[in-house]
Amino acid sequence: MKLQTNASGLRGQLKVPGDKSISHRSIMFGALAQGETRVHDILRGEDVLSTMAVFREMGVKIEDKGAEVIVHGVGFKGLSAPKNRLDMGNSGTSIRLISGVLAGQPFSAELFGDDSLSKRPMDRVTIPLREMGVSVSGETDRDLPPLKMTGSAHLKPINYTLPVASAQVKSALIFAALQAEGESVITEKELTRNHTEDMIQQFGGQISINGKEIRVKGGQTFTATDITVPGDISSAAFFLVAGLILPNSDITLKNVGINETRTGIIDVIQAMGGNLVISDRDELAKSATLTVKTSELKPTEISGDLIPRLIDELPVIALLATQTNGTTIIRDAEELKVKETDRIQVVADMLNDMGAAITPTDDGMIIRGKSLLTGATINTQGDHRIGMTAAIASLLVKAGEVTLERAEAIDTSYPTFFQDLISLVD
Ligand SMILES: O=C(O)C1=C[C@@H](OP(=O)(O)O)[C@@H](O)[C@H](O)C1
Ligand SMILES: C=C(OP(=O)(O)O)C(=O)O
Repeated sequence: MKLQTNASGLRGQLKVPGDKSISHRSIMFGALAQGETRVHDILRGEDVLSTMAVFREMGVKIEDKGAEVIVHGVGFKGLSAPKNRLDMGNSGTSIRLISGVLAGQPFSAELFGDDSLSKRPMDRVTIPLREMGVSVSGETDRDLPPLKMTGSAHLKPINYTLPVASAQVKSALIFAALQAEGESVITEKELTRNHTEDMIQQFGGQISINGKEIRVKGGQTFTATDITVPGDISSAAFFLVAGLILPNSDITLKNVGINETRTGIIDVIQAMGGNLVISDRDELAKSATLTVKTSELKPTEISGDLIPRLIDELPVIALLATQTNGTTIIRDAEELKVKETDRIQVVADMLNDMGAAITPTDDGMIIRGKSLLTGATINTQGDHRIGMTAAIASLLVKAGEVTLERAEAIDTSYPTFFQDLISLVD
């Protein structure tokens, strides 16, 4: 498709779709609880639809009523053995978290996904799950999907320090620990998104958190509840960046999730001197309204414990950095290499093809500012965040056309992205 170039500015208000991480987990906890869970404002992106399809395949009734999705919970003991292979689509969150759920189930299953997912390492979950007594194997020494696994009705608790900063691995181990015979201790490398921990409490379960150390007892039961999913800050990120770097812009994003484990992009915008106002804070729902306006931006360094708090936003933050008045450095972000694509290389190549000056490094990028962007042909390579970053970058292009190939990848996390973007064009 041809992307819009040379926009005179973006103005107006928007409510971005529901948070992807919370949407996945609301289906999972809803299925594992007793009773009916009603989920409002769920994201209907393809990744979440994959999670819904997988739980339906294991006998869970999930009704989409439009205004709400109703999950008829069956409890940890009520899942049934799937008749077909479990299709995780493009979703790392689905395959890793559901591996943890299946760890304690007394049946066998095969978990597979698309070409991109089939290249992503699953050894980060299979190694600790084997320690707990799960029988699981994948392809190559990194346990790439498809994964064949047989859970254990007598899972051993685990005491495990994560070698990578990953909410997916942490969450998989929490789901397994909830089914183990005793208490598990899981220690994080860095603090990562804590939606799983929050949701255990919302569904009436218990978890003890002390800094990076998490303790979970097995044999718990959950009670159904109502969940309202806040807007996804990872989706809002595209419009935050657009509003800051395009001339004559003023964008207000309502009801954005601002859980502190996800707000690294706000810290970066503030460090760059961007004009960002946070209002209507709802402490209970962990949401707020975010307003951005065209800004003069200065460079910053993005590294250390900030990285997990903005990991999915780094492609569009790289674009933001191309418009500052200096050199921005991103370090400690080697996890970007094992996302839907190698996001260090693919982001650098894409933006450099459009005239940016980015040097990819082993664990990040060096990004020189004040780049004038020009036309190019970009291929998402099946990565939604590459496609949306390209669409925002193209708005800055004065000369030439931008063509986006495999744009349908964007449906993974934001099926209404282009409608929302058009609604803000002056
Ligand atoms: O737990 C989650 O919902 C997610 C965790 C992150 O992955 P990692 O755990 O691999 O860092 C993130 O990139 C992904 O989009 C969603
Ligand atoms: C990395 C992502 O998702 P997942 O790991 O669930 O595929 C993402 O949404 O950017």
